[in-house]
Amino acid sequence: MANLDLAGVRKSFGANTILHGIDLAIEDGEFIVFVGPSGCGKSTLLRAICGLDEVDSGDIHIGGRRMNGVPPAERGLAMVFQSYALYPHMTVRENMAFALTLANRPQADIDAAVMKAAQALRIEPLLGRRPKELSGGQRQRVAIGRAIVRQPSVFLFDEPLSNLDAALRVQMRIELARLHRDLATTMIYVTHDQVEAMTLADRIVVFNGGRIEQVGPPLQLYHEPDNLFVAGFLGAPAMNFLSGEVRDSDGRQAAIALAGGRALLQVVLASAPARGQKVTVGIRPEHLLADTAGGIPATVFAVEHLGDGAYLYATVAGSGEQVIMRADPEMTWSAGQVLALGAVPGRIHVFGEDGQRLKPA
Ligand SMILES: Nc1ncnc2c1ncn2[C@@H]1O[C@H](COP(=O)(O)OP(=O)(O)OP(=O)(O)O)[C@@H](O)[C@H]1O
Repeated sequence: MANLDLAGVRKSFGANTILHGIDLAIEDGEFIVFVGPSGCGKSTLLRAICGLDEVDSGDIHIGGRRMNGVPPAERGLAMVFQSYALYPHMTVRENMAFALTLANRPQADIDAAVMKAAQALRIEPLLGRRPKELSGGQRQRVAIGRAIVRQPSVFLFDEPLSNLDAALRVQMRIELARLHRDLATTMIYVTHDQVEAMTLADRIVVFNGGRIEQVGPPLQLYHEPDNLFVAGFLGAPAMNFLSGEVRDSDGRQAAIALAGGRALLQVVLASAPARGQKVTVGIRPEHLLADTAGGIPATVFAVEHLGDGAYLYATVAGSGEQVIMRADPEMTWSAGQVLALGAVPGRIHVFGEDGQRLKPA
């Protein structure tokens, strides 16, 4: 087990700077999830941590030891890839034992380590099979098992579940959470899956263009995003954004004109912007209300029924902006219906012209 400390980590490929000075401290035993749009540098940072790529500048400390220049095999890490990377000619047992065999560990120790990992992942009956005789989920378990037997101080996962079907992903996600509880080892996990990020992470790191936008516990990021990028990135469907203008402000309380001036929203902020400033108001689909006295008129143009909920797609009068609202599936909704939009109190976000969230009072 080990903590990890990244300080000013920079990495370029040719003229392209991919990582622009990453600072990140990861506690011993934490489950950290990296998210961000495609190409933002998540895998590059993972490869730098495990030593597959050297950084241009900055320091990587693992368990207090500076790892710059240390070969991957000596960093005490184990990486699990999306593509499993199992040896096809070896059995599951041989695949799992490989690193320990290479290290000339006594056979009895190897057998015990393989059996313990196989039991943790419930793959003992598969130990004699070759990878081609396994399902995708079983192969992924073997890849994780191979990482476990090495007893790494940190696990690195690069989208390990993305090749699995939806049901298997859910099962493996729950197993990974259990594994983390049992092993209590530091884990760094890259994913595009919002549910994996929200459910597995102790803290999520949101990347954008080779920089960290925000780090925090999942629900903190969801409910208190620092800026428009994080607000729009986390959550599916995404947060609705409405453009507004401050009509009146006493430095704390502000009246924001929305929907092209058809509606006035009163907010109380720690520091409200001055009259005339442009702002963006953010409201999540599940926090919009359909029938609010004095609400903003919006016309439904599409309805999606999901069984456990419904999504209404509506156009806001005055501005033509489109919003998505999560609605009660027991009620009747139809295209052409006019809503009076409001929001759950305390769930309205206001962002300034620079995209930063304005803290509520
Ligand atoms: N070996 C390399 N040589 C040149 N460019 C590279 C190399 N590896 C990565 N890149 C570039 O670095 C950028 C970041 O890639 P990276 O794989 O880290 O992104 P990512 O956030 O993991 O993306 P994804 O979510 O799609 O996996 C991309 O523009 C990619 O093309």
